[in-house]
Amino acid sequence: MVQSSVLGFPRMGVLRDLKKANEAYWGGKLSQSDLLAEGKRLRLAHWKIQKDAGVDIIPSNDFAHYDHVLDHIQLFNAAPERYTSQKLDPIDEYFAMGRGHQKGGVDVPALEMVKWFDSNYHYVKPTLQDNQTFSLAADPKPVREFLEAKAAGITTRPVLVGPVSFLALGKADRGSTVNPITLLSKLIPVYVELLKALKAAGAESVQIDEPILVFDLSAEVKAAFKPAYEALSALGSAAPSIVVATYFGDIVHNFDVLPAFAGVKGLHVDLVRNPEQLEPVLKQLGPTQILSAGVVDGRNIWKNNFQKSIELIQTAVKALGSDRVIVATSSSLLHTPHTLASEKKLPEEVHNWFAFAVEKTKEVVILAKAIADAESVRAELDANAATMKSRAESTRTNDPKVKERQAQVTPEQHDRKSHFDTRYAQQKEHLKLPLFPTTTIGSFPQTKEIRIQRNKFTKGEISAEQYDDFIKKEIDLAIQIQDELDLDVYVHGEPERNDMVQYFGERLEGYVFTTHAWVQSYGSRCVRPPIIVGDISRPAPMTVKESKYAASVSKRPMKGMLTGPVTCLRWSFPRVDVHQSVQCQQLALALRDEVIDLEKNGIFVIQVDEPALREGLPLRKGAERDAYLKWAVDSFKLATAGVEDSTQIHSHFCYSEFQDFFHAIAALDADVLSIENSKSDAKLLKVFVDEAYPRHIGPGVYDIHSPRVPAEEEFKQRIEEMLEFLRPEQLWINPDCGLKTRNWDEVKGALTHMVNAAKFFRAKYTKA
Ligand SMILES: Nc1nc2c(c(=O)[nH]1)N[C@@H](CNc1ccc(C(=O)N[C@@H](CCC(=O)N[C@@H](CCC(=O)N[C@@H](CCC(=O)O)C(=O)O)C(=O)O)C(=O)O)cc1)CN2
Ligand code: MET
Ligand SMILES: [Zn+2]
Repeated sequence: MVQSSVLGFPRMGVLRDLKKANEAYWGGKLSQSDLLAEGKRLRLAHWKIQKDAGVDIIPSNDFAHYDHVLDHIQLFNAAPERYTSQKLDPIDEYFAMGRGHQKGGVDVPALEMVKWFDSNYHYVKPTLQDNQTFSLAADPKPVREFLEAKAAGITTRPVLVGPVSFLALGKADRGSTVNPITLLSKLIPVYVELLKALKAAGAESVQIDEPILVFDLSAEVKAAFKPAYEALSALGSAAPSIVVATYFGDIVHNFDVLPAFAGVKGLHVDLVRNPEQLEPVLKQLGPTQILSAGVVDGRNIWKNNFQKSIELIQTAVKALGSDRVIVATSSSLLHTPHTLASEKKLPEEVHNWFAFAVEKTKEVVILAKAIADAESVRAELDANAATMKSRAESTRTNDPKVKERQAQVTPEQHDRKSHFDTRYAQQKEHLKLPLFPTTTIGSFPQTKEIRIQRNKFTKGEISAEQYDDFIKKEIDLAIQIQDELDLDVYVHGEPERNDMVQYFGERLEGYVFTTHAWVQSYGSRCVRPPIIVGDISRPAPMTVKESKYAASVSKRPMKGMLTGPVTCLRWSFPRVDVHQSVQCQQLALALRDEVIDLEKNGIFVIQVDEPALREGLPLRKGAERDAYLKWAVDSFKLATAGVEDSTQIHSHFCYSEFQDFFHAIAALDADVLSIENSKSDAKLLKVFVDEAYPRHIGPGVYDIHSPRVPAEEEFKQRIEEMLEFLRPEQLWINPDCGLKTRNWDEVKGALTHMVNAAKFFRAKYTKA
């Protein structure tokens, strides 16, 4: 019989319970035992949902209080000494690595956090030493949680991050030069011990995730799979059987690695992303190995197309027989919101198109039943077919006016009127900025008060007029503070925005948005991605009111603030019925109108943020990546090129790895770029010299993720370092990113020092 399986379940709970518990604990408002009890309650609730749905293979150890990779750092006793030497309770040491710790005389920064593949989830990077050792933590979490489920009468399949991925996703600590993969032989004995302990606890099977198999791998990393999996398979009946899971791409280009898995029970592949890998993968499996077919999308919220999935599963069943096929989610459901049942405000037609995590667990069960006996789920299959038809034919989906406009887009619309030199001459004249202009990235603190007022407005407890007045007062405050700080280019502070993507989604046709559909982005921070259901257009200006008001009360140039088309696309749930390039161009056209409207209303500096441009880059080199770069860059240019030469276009990127991506950023032709840089070596800026980058740049001068206020001297040093690579007339002075997660004291302190440092260099270079 075909079995059903879920690779991982979201952790936050129906009402972001985990976020609230974690934050209460960090704020000293919840005890440690209550925090741990809340984690336990959530795990049980999530197992029960899956059990009640009839899922055959339910995951455990997919839960994490902060991040699952961080869990493994602690599980392998691989926390750097600067944390272990603090002798904190395990959970406090864990949070110290995740978010830093500044309490009771302890002051350690967090470990580095980076994007999880091409998603908007962030994981904590294993940070390894030259003399790194590994051992199994006492009371290992995977065993503990397996037993916890067992005690509740639920048999689970523990999930582990695999040894090769764990190392390959890590890095050498500062001061070390170790190549992480060379540590494999030290790590494998710990996996051996862990697998034995899981077996002793009663686990019959484990899921070991090796998602790096979807990347282009170095020979060294590829070679690591064989010793690793031979050692683990050699345990035979002393260990649970192993299913190796891959997701977010295909593994065909890494087939030469597959002999390493000869001794494992089976393989999981993502057939949502890459259905074409099914046939070649089937040919590679050994005579008794099973295939876990990932057909229910773990990255999006659309109802599964049962007909398509059944075709795929039947192909597998024909080749392997039904006992060797598992119907599964494509990846963990971590990237989907908890349940559609919480959404009371979606139009009925649209509500019926979606499946969130809870609903997806039911989908894998129905699919498994459909293969065994279609008649047993006839009603579900018919309802699904009707839904697919309704969506394809919906007027919500297709807007002929949008299509017509797209057909009329010309190549010329992608280019500014003149070359940068001409533009800059006019901007200089028009904006009259000093040398080393200072600015910020857009948002100012989203205070508790702002969130409370917005919540009241959303619930109808205050009127639109009252809310508008409140927002105006917040803008007034932001401007007054920027006056005091003596910044050169102002921002309005984004107090009216819940999130930089959700806000635009709520103002565009073609989108729907949710009330409870939160998805974890990192730690306790969540986002509520808006959902693209149809062709996108802009019914009315989206930001003009706030920017115009801000400009009217400001004595310096006001920078308009928009989220770029690629970031709007990437941080939404996109449609699956048309190519992303088409959706992105629709967003670009809507933003183009907004940019032009801002200019018409007296906003002559406009920043279009594209922090997700890099994240969208296909994971492997090749044609798909080239095509992405073309349409992504074109979308940005289409959005921004409609203005006069004298209007200055800025863009912002917050990730440090811009070197491999330099050409795309340069191709945007933005007049000014602000890039996150404060945590990286200023040497990275060398690429701007090597490539003779002609336009202006503001590499972030301080880390906004930390509450720390750097001294004026630190700013000066940082700027001095930047001047080794950038021309003085090219350099802007700004923070790494927006300041929404900080408080006003921190912001005022840091920006005072930043402005003073800029003034120091201004004086120095003006005299010279
Ligand atoms: N979409 C997106 N992705 C991104 C980023 C980003 O800014 N946006 N930044 C990078 C890092 N990721 C981040 C993700 C989330 C947050 C963040 O601050 N999220 C907030 C929620 C922001 C939000 O949507 N706020 C809403 C809802 C606020 C809220 O919780 N309201 C309460 C009620 C009010 C109260 O009592 O506080 C409720 O609904 O229950 C608003 O302000 O309106 C959080 O988790 O706390 C920050 C960075 C990369 N990816
Ligand atoms: N303008 C946005 C802000 O300042 C850019 C954030 S990039 C994640 O918050
Ligand atoms: Zn940013």
